[in-house]
Amino acid sequence: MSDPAMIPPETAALASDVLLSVEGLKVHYPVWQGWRGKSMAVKAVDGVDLTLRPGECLGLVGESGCGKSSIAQALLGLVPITAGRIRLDGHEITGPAKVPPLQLARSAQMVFQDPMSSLNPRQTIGEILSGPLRLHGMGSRSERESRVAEMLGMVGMAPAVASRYPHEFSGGQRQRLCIARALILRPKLVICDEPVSALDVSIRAQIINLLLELKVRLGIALLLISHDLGVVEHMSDRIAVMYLGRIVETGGWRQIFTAPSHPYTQALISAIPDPMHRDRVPARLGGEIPSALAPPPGCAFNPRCPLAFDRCRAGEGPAFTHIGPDHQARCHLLQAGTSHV
Ligand SMILES: Nc1ncnc2c1ncn2[C@@H]1O[C@H](COP(=O)(O)OP(=O)(O)OP(=O)(O)O)[C@@H](O)[C@H]1O
Repeated sequence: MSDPAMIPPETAALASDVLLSVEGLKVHYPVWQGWRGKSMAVKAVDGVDLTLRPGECLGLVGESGCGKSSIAQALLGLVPITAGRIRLDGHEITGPAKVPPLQLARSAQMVFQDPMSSLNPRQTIGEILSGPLRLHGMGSRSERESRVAEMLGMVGMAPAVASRYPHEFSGGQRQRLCIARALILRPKLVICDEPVSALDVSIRAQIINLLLELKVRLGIALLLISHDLGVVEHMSDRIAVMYLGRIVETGGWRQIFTAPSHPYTQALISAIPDPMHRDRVPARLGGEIPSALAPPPGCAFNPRCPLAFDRCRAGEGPAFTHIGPDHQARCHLLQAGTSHV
């Protein structure tokens, strides 16, 4: 079921300003367990609502296995969705009226974590970048060449690199080329899945700044998936915090980083090393994220939450509570009006 609380009134009023809307998304992977071949489902994404406005960067954070990549793959039509509705740029991505994959590729593209394995080693950079243009029947040969040269310039590479091969470039340069390939069709949404985590620390800032510059210059929206909260803080306008297949808190970056409301978000934020507050004691996040095969009843975070009480351990789990404009979290303590921040 979609949670209407996730789309705040101010967003609903600006419905035409919404580039991406995700309602009640579920991605369950069937798996077979045991000697009897019992069928079960990994509930990787279990009822997620999200909105993304044109030109905005939404950071999607959460521990490994919470379902971030499954959302990204569902948005690109790469995994079958179990339930829910996705609309991108006025087109349905789910259901019988969904747009064909080729058309979807013009609206949404992805930048992957590993630039080493994302580029075909047998093709020249020119062939790699012009491939999507050819596939979509766009422009004459010379128009495609000039689009490739223009795109290379935008990512800080010389047009002459078009005749070279991927192995001739460093990791950072390859990620620039991957970004150029993702942008060559001028999509409105680019999903960046850990775009800098495979790169040397020294060049991460360059790639982050390049993405931010292109976001502004081309007006693209970014869905940024990252474990690195420093990267998320630097790049995101809004942040969605995910835990075991669900969004537990969304808000502007300032709200999330300075006044997190969910105990899970508080634990994540307090674990960021802060040289200004060396004496700060990070909130302890004990244990590991539970299995998505058998999520705990009630609030999925309750087995690790230092503030959990009886109500947190039963039922469907808390609905969203509005904390402020465009800021909401799922926690019974907020519903009870108890301040724990
Ligand atoms: N094809 C699949 N079949 C079965 N289970 C899967 C499949 N893909 C992912 N999962 C499971 O779904 C859950 C969510 O995985 P997902 O990769 O979406 O999480 P994530 O937050 O992106 O993790 P990471 O940050 O490590 O990439 C995990 O429990 C994972 O093991």
